[in-house]
Amino acid sequence: MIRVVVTGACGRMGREVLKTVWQAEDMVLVGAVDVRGEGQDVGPLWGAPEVGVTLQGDLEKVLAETRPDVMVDFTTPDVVAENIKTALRHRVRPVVGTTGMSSRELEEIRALAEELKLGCVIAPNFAIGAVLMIRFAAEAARYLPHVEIIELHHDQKLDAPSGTAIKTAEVVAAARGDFRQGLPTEVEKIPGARGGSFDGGIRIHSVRLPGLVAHQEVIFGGLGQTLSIRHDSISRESFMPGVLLAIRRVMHLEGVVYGLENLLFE
Ligand SMILES: NC(=O)C1=CN([C@@H]2O[C@H](COP(=O)(O)OP(=O)(O)OC[C@H]3O[C@@H](n4cnc5c(N)ncnc54)[C@H](O)[C@@H]3O)[C@@H](O)[C@H]2O)C=CC1
Ligand SMILES: O=C(O)C1=N[C@H](C(=O)O)C[C@H](O)C1
Repeated sequence: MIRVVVTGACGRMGREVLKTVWQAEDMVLVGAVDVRGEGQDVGPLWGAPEVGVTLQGDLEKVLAETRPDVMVDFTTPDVVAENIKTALRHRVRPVVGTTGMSSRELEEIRALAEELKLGCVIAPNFAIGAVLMIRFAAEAARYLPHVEIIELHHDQKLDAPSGTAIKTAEVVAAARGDFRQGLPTEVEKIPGARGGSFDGGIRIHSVRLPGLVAHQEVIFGGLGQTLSIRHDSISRESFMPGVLLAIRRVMHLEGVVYGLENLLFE
C-alpha cells in the first residue's frame, strides 16, 4: 500500500485528491494538511461520513508522525517550494500540481531530489487531454509557427498565466527554433491588450471568469488558414487519473520529472 499525505487538502483540488486517494485500492490516506479547517475530519470535505483522518496545519509534524511514502501538493505558489523541500528532507516523495513556482525554486528542488536520490513529479497539468494538446501544439508549430495562446480559468486562480500555458509556450518555442513573430511597431492602446509576451513573441492571454474550470486554446495562423487546438477540463475529476499515475510511478523514480508527458510517452 502507498501511504499518502495531501497538502492543500481543503482546496478545490485537495478535496478531489483526498476522495481519489481514499478510493484507490493500493493507497492509504494517512494525513491531510491545510492552513484552514484544522481539527476536522476530512470525510465531509468530499461529502463522505467521517473517515478517521484529521486535518492538521503543521506539515513537519504530520510527516514525522505518519511516515508517508508520497505527499501530494495542491497549495499555493508562495508555499509549494518549501513544502516540497520539507517532504524530501523527510524522505517523502512529492507529487506536485501547484503552479507558479519560479525556475530558481525548481532548480533547487531538482538538486535536492538528486542529492537525496528521491523521486518527485511536478506537473503543471495532470489531465491527459491537456498533455496531448501540448504535444499536438509542438507538432503544429513546426509547420505553422505563428501562434498565440488563450488560457481561461475560474476567477479564484492566483497565478497568471497558467502553468499549462507557460509549458505550452516553452514546448512551442523549442519546436520553432529561432523563429520570431510580432510587429515591432505595434502600439497597445490599453496596456496589456496584446497579452504577455513569451520567447520569440508568443503571446499568452489569460481570461478569469466565474463558471470556468480550466481551458486553453492554442491558435496557429498560416497563409489563408488558422488551426485551433483546444482543451477543456470541465471538472476537476479530469486531473485524477494523472495524479494516481504519478503517485504510483514516483515510488520508482530518482530525481525530478517535470511534466506528466514524461510518464505517459516514455
Ligand atoms: N497540475 C494540475 O493539473 C492542476 C494544478 N492546479 C494548481 O493547484 C493549485 C491549487 O489549486 P486549487 O485547489 O484550485 O486552489 P485552492 O485555493 O482551492 O486550494 C489551495 C489550498 O492550499 C491551502 N494552503 C495554503 N497554504 C498552505 C500551506 N502552507 N500548507 C497547506 N495548505 C496550504 C489553502 O488553504 C487552500 O485550501 C494551484 O496552483 C493551481 O494552479 C489546479 C488544478 C490542476
Ligand atoms: O488553477 C487551476 O485551476 C489550474 N491550474 C493549472 C495551471 O496553472 O495550468 C492546471 C489547470 O489549468 C488548472
